[in-house]
This record gives sequence, C-alpha cells and structure tokens, in this order.
Amino acid sequence: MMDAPTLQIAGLRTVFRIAGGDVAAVQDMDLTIAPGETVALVGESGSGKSVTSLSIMGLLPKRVGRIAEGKVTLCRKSGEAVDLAGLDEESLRQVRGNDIGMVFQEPMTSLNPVYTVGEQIAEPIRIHLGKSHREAAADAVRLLADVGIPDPERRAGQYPHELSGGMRQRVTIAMALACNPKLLIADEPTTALDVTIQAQILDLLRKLQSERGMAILFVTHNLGVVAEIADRVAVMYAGRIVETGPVAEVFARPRHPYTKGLLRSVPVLGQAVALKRAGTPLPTIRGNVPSLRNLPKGCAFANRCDYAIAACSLAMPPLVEATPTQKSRCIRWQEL
Ligand SMILES: Nc1ncnc2c1ncn2[C@@H]1O[C@H](COP(=O)(O)OP(=O)(O)OP(=O)(O)O)[C@@H](O)[C@H]1O
Repeated sequence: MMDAPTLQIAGLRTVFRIAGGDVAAVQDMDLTIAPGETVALVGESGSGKSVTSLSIMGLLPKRVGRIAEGKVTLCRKSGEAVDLAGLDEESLRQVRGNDIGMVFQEPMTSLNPVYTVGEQIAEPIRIHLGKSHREAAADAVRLLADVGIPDPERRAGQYPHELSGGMRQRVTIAMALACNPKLLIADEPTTALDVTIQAQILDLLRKLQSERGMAILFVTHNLGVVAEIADRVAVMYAGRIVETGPVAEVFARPRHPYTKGLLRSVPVLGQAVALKRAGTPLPTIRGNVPSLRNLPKGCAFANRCDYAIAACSLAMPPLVEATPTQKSRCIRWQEL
C-alpha cells in the first residue's frame, strides 16, 4: 500500500479583502506531496506561490486574508491527518515548527537578533518535544553540525549578526528541522544568497531530505533551482496551477504555453552571450500578468499567448491530463 500523502491540498481558494470585495489570490488549487518528495511551485511574481505556502502554514495576514474554500490535509508525525484550513490559531501553533518546518528568503526575518543561535534552535525543541534546557542545547549543537556549520559548539553561543548570510540560512534550516518535521516549506530560501552559497544550500537540503525522508514544498521563481532540487513542479499563473508534472517531463516537453515561455526565457550562458553580441534580446513573454481584480473570463494567459484562439477567452480551461503524469490547463496542449 502507498504511504498516505504528507500534504494534500484540495480545492483551495484563498482570498484577500480589498476595497470593493474579495479577490482570489489562489483558486482551484489541488496539490499532493508524498513523503520524501520535493514539489516546486514556480511562476512569476504575484502568481500566488507565497499565498499558497502562507495558506498551508496558517500565516495569512489576519483579518485581510483567509481560506475561503478547500482542504489542506497534513499527515502529522503521529500519523493523524488534520485539515489545517479548519484549525484554530492555537492548534496551528502546535503544528508549525513541529510537523511543518519553514525556511524563508531572508534569514534575519526568522532569527531574533537578541538571542544566540543555539538558544533559538533549542526553543522549539523544548516547546514541542518537551526536552530539558540541557538536552535541547545539546540537540542544537548537533543540528548545527548537521547543517554543515564548522565548530558548532562555539557557533551555538554566537548571535545572528556574527554569522554570514549563508551561515544564517543554515541556522534557519537547523531551526526548521529541529523537531524533525514531516513537511518542510522553503519559500525562496536561496534567492537572497550569492550563487555559490545558493548551490551549497540546495546541496544541503537535498542531503538532509535523503537522510530524513521529509516532504518539501519549494517555492521559487527560478527554473534552474527547480531543475536542481525538485521531483515534480507545479507552474502557477494568476492564482491557478496551469501545468504540473515530473520536472524532467515538464522541462523536456511543456504542455502549457506559459511554461514553454518561461523555459524559453531562462538564459543559457553561451547562448545569452551570443545573443547579446548579435544585438538580439533574450526571448521574454510579452505583456504582463493580469490584475487579480479583473481576471478575464477565460484563460488568464490568453492575452499573452501565441497559441490563443477565440475559444480560449470563453471559459477557464480545466486542468486536464495530458499524459498519465502531466496535467495542463490549456485547450491546445496537444498542439504544443
Ligand atoms: N496582504 C495582501 N493584501 C491583498 N492582496 C494580497 C496580499 N498579499 C498578496 N496579495 C495578492 O496575492 C497575489 C499573489 O501574491 P504572492 O505573494 O503569492 O505571489 P508570489 O507568486 O509568491 O510572488 P513573489 O515571487 O513576488 O513572492 C498578489 O499579486 C496580490 O495581488
């Protein structure tokens, strides 16, 4: 029998209250992540990637954002399945940092400047796992070693400002993993780091995942990072998944014009230099992401799409199976 999924999102719709009514930042969202699997959410800025991860974690801005429909089922460490969309704040606090670990783009937003890094890693271990100060402090040093920080005993006594950006991000990963979560949500965790450090952090996440077998939801706008880290990818556009499938298959043969455009606009080093010399601009997707306040009736990508026909503007295309493993929200996927 297959293991139960670690995370199962079904029919998620997340809305924000704005002047004049609610606007949906995420809708029709179905997504499953199996134990030990890495799923990447990609798309341009504003496509709804971060709102999806905030919805899972119960961290939507209070009174402004809310889950209006759908279920977010998490298989907890105990084996119990809970619908995070239906939990109160206190129950969510027991899940966050315990069953779900979180790593964000800017490590300083997760770290407190007035506590040592050792104290900060030890805190969730005491709160969620009920260990003593002494045991939690020893665990914190072990975790610092696990995330590749040299001289972990000395580092545990240092404050965040005494560490480099890459080291700080390793510390937030240690914090996220402190309680051995089933799911790690990493929202642009390498975007603020320079390229060599980025590669080290991705290597570290891969190594930790193979050791611990946790599921990872990886949010990024960077397709190179997706290729490095993910098993499956879900491409978002204007709040909806427009294509999903195994990374190798989607990259080799995208079945949605938006994915195709995104892949075409990734600079390939030699090619980018040659294009620049020839005075040819790198291909980009023309036009802009539509405003969520007045999304068109049909496909939200139609006005930017080279494949658009009249039918595309009549109704929102459903997400259909293009292959047994790949889905597309395009009525012309067979022609791509
Ligand atoms: N606090 C808020 N109030 C109103 N609307 C919001 C709020 N936060 C997000 N949104 C809406 O949700 C949309 C999706 O935002 P989200 O942060 O998920 O995008 P993203 O794909 O993660 O982009 P980025 O890569 O820039 O973080 C935004 O375009 C915005 O319209």
